[in-house]
Amino acid sequence: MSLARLLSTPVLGYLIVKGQYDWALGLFAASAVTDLLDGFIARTFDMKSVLGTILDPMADKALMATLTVSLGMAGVIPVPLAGLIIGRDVGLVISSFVIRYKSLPPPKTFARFWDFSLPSAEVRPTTISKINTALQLLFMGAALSATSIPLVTSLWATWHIPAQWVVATTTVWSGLSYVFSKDAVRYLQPPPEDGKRPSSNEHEQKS
Ligand SMILES: O=P(O)(O)OC[C@H](O)CO
Repeated sequence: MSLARLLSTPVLGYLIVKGQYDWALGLFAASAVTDLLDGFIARTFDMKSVLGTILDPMADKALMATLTVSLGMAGVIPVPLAGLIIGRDVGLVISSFVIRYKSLPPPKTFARFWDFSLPSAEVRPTTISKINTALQLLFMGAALSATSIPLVTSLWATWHIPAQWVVATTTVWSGLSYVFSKDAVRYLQPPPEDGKRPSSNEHEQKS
């Protein structure tokens, strides 16, 4: 299901850019329902796979980035807000590369950098970043719905400005939370060279 959501995301972006808002809204709704169903099945039947734990957040990120860029391009959401949202994500990606490089035990080679069997650090979403994700998704959903559902169009005319400020605030706040929260980044203890298990599998260090 996550793979299907991932593959449908470029189609969603294309539909928005081409002004096919009804189809885009339908696809967005299908994607949201699939995501909920996916999570429900995984929790209820304890069916979590390694692939699923990678694909699911990847599909969420791709969806959010695609919605932001395409709605910005189509003039449905303000370009400065879209830039802020994408800018925070680009900042997080660059920071994660820096953290990976700093935390990777030597030798720091290109191959080892991308070898995910060598975990070296873990980034934990902060509370405000989870709230921000939910608000951004709600904002994108409302903005898209306002293009084709008359009731939402009139409500959105009143609320879109305050909604933009709320999302801009949580976007900046969540970006800063990764910088200033002590719990956001955890450096993992490097595995011992001789294959012995470490006495505790992780500890926190100051970067
Ligand atoms: O801050 P982000 O964009 O990495 O998002 C965090 C997610 O909400 C985690 O569920």
